[in-house]
Amino acid sequence: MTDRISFHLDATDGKARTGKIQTTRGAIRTPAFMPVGTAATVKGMMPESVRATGADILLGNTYHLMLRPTAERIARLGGLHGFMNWDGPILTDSGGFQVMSLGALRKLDEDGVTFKSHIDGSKHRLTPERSMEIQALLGSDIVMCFDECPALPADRDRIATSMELSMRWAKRSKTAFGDRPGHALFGIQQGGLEQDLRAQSADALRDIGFDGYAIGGLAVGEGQAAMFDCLDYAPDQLPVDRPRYLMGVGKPDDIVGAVARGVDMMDCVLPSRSGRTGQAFTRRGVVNIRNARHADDPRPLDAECACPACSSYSRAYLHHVSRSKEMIAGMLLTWHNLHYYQDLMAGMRGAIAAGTFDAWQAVFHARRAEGDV
Ligand SMILES: CNc1nc2cc(C(=O)NN)ccc2[nH]1
Ligand SMILES: [Zn+2]
Repeated sequence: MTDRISFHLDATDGKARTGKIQTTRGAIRTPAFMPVGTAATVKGMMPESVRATGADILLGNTYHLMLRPTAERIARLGGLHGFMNWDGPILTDSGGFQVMSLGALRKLDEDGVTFKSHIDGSKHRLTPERSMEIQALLGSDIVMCFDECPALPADRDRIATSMELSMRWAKRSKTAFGDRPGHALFGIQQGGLEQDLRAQSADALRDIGFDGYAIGGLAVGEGQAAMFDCLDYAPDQLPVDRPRYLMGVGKPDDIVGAVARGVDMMDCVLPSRSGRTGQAFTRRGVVNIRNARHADDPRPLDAECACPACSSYSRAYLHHVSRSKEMIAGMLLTWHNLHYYQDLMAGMRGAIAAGTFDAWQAVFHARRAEGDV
């Protein structure tokens, strides 16, 4: 057990790194993928099933939980871990990104954001201080600074102004967070696709001092090539001895490319959300199980996968229950996707530790066919 968050690098291979983040609720093996538990649940999954996929840490969304059931109610009930029956580490985002993507009638000013709930239209306000209070009420192990993530495309001036505001909010977040042994606060780098603005942001965050550093403002429509161009320099702008967390990423090949560029943590709704729509990620590429071609196929989704969907069910069955919109379809496909994502992370951790990451990447890419497999 430890009363501080700490990060230990075990090995590197090129720019890729593998290590562990020690938290009071257990270790996080990096590179790590965090399933998204938006409204205190990873949709379609029991917590013990999420654990069985190999996940060490979950992500919770401040925006959703502050609206329903509210952070105060979760605090009165003992905090998010007990509430959702997850005893491992939880990272919560600050609400900043989702207010801008989900909130209605938003009004942004120097102090914070006022918005209306997308659920019932009620009026709410988020500031760095309120975001820290909410994440503390939830009992989050890793807290994210409250920042602004500008929608792309945006001109350089807009991105610079937004980044500078986010750096002022990062300072206020750190002040409001205070000194909370056993809890971590991560800063978030902004600056769009501008290398100099990202450097300014990284330097500002380093001067304030954080337990970890996120790369924000990506996966917002720029495309994989532009994201990788940014990741060719952004991780190296951040302190080498702290975790680097790329927010909102991504498809399997996005994740592999990000790890190859030095990213340690990622989160994305894709594996769970697409599982509910019948899209499965496999070692050979994407399977859209609702496609008629799978109706009579007795094979598993992925013959090399040990998850319940691949161990006990045929593509024909998954096709049937997905087409029929049976609950078990979303459950099994989500379980498979999250299991596959964790297998990817475990494979990369092992390859980096063995110094064979280049060969691992070559096999990863060689096996992926285009289109529905
Ligand atoms: C799905 N793409 C995606 N990009 C994100 C960026 C941020 C961010 O910059 N927060 N401050 C957060 C979540 C994101 N999700
Ligand atoms: Zn599977």
